[in-house]
Parts: sequence; C-alpha cells; structure tokens
Amino acid sequence: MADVAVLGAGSWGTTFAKALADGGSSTVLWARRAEAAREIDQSRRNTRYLPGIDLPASLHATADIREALAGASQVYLAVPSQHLRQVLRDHGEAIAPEAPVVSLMKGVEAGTRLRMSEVIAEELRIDAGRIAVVSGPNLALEIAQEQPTAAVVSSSSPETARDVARRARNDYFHSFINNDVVGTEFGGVLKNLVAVAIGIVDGVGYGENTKASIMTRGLSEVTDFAVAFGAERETMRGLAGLGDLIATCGSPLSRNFTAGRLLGMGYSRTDVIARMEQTAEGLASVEPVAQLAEQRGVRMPILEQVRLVLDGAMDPRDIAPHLTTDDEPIEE
Ligand SMILES: NC(=O)c1ccc[n+]([C@@H]2O[C@H](COP(=O)([O-])OP(=O)(O)OC[C@H]3O[C@@H](n4cnc5c(N)ncnc54)[C@H](O)[C@@H]3O)[C@@H](O)[C@H]2O)c1
Ligand SMILES: O=P(O)(O)OC[C@H](O)CO
Repeated sequence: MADVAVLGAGSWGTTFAKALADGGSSTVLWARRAEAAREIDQSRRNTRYLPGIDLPASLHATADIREALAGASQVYLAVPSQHLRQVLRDHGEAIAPEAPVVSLMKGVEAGTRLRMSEVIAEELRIDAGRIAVVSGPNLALEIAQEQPTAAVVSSSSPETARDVARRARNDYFHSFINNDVVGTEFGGVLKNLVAVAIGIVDGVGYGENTKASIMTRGLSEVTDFAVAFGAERETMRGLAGLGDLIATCGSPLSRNFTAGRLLGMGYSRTDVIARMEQTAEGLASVEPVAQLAEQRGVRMPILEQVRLVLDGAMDPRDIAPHLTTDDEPIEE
C-alpha cells in the first residue's frame, strides 16, 4: 500500500508521481494501459511520454485503479479534463474517506463548463475543504529532468493545502500555498488559450512584438475573466497566472503552443487534433470559456479570435491583440 496515488500516467501524471516519490512518499501511479504500467514498473521508464527519464525505484505503477487507490492518503488526478468525470464515476468510491483529492489538471468540462475541482465535488460529493488544485509554470519534461520549479497548491482549507504542499515538494520542486481555488484553477485553464494564440502567431511567422502584445493583453483578459468569477487579482500575477503564462507561451514543449503553431501554419482544427499525440487542453476549453465569458459579460478579444481561427472563420494572419472591429481607442 502506497502513501499517495496518482491517476493518469501521461506526461504530467508520471512527472508528478516522480516528484512525489523523490520527495519521500511511497507513490503508486495508475496507467490506463497495462503495457505502460509494466514499462514504468519494470523498466523505470515511460518512453512514450517522458523519453530519456529514469523513474525512481519508490514509484510503483499498476493498471488496476482499485489497487492504486487502496489506502492512499492523498489522491492526485492527472487525466485529460474531458475524461475526469467518468473516471470518478467508475472508481470514486474506492478513494479513502478522509483523503485529500488533488486536481493537477488545467481544463474546463465542455458540456457543464465546470472547473475540475467542481467536477470532483459534484461526482464524489465531498466537502470543498478536501479538494486541492495544483498549478503553476510546470512543463512536465523540464520537471522530470529535475530543473528547479515552483507551483502553488490551492484549497479552501489551509490544512489541506499545507498537507498536499508538504508531500508535493523535493529538491527541485517547491509548492507554495494559497486559498484562491478559482483563480489558481482558471489561471491554468486560461493561459492555455493565450498559448494557443501565441502559437498561432508563431506559426504565421510574426515576431516578439506581436507575441509580447498578445501575452500582455492576454494576461489582462485572463485576469478580468477570473476576477469576474470571484478570483483574486493577485493570484493572476502569481505562479498560476503570469508564471504559467510565461512558461507555456514561451516553450515549444507546450502542447497548447504547438497546437496553435499548427493552426498558424494553416492546418485545420481537425488536422491539428489528429496530429497531436498528447493532450492540448486549450482546444476543448475555448468553447466553454467563451460561453462563461459571455454569461458574465467579460470582453475577451484574444479568446474570440482563437475561436474564429479554430472554426476556420478567420485567417491566422489577422490575429491581433485586439478585436479588428474596435473602431475607437480603448483604455489599456
Ligand atoms: N504535461 C504537462 O506539462 C502538464 C503540466 C501541468 C498540468 N498538466 C495537465 O495535466 C492534465 C493531464 O495532462 P498530461 O500532460 O498528462 O496529458 P497526456 O496527454 O500526456 O496524458 C494523458 C493521460 O491520460 C490518459 N487518458 C486518456 N484518455 C483517458 C480516459 N478516457 N480515461 C482515463 N485516462 C485517460 C492517457 O492514457 C494518458 O496516460 C491536463 O489537464 C494538463 O493540462 C499537464
Ligand atoms: O503543454 P501544455 O501546453 O499543456 O502546458 C503544460 C503546463 O500546463 C505548463 O505549465
């Protein structure tokens, strides 16, 4: 029986499980595919998602989710956002009654427009104080290579945030804490959308001025959105907001940036999805976030343009840090 369980053996689940194990927790990782579990357990490698990375001996993997959850005192979730609900519906009752449940994901559920912590609360019917989310500038491969990185653990319960942050740290990974779950979660979701926009302009061939303009206006857009839903403005200037925006928009390791780049090069949404071998959460989050923004009356010109490019209704060359229909100058 392990101290902690991580569900999802893609690039982030495997990396986070390694970080937990390197921090001293005996860790079990659930992989959906039996071959993946076998490779991690026996060869200490996950070649599909983390080529070249040696995994620690204290990390055990299994394809049996019930075995993974048995007795785990903390449960970390790292499956694609659109599939979380089903995993919890099928196996949630195997989670130990007091165990904190921690979302490592950065997406919004398409049909319901719910954040992952909301999906967890709804499916498991547990108190919000037992739920935490982790977010920050956390490109998996860099962390798997043990490059120094920080993240923030957020929970409405300071005790839960602290308990999780104590486990989720080691020599190369540091966890801060906060209690702004809405801001921390939306920071991770929304930077993906700005990263798609930055990828698009990169694919078109535009340079640093265009990217910096879109990143800066993107942060303002992300902040307005998150604050409209109850987030603290300060959170958006922290690791889960600005920090993650910088990392994701500036790195070819980012799948959202990569998806945007393909769009900018002229590939259609369908082609991009077919070419992506890993999860680019931003693609599925565009529509629900746009609907949420409309609901609250938040103006999101960059998101709107990403949506138009994805729908094939706008030439990627026309994407700009403002809506091209703006006639009059507006306040920065
Ligand atoms: N990779 C990163 O750098 C990183 C960093 C921080 C947060 N995240 C977030 O972590 C989450 C997971 O992303 P990832 O990078 O590990 O994705 P990934 O594409 O690398 O891996 C996804 C994993 O989920 C599994 N999976 C696919 N469909 C499933 C289903 N129906 N049910 C259960 N499991 C399924 C896959 O087998 C795979 O193991 C995303 O929300 C992402 O935004 C990723
Ligand atoms: O590869 P991406 O675009 O999903 O980004 C990964 C992490 O969220 C970066 O913090």
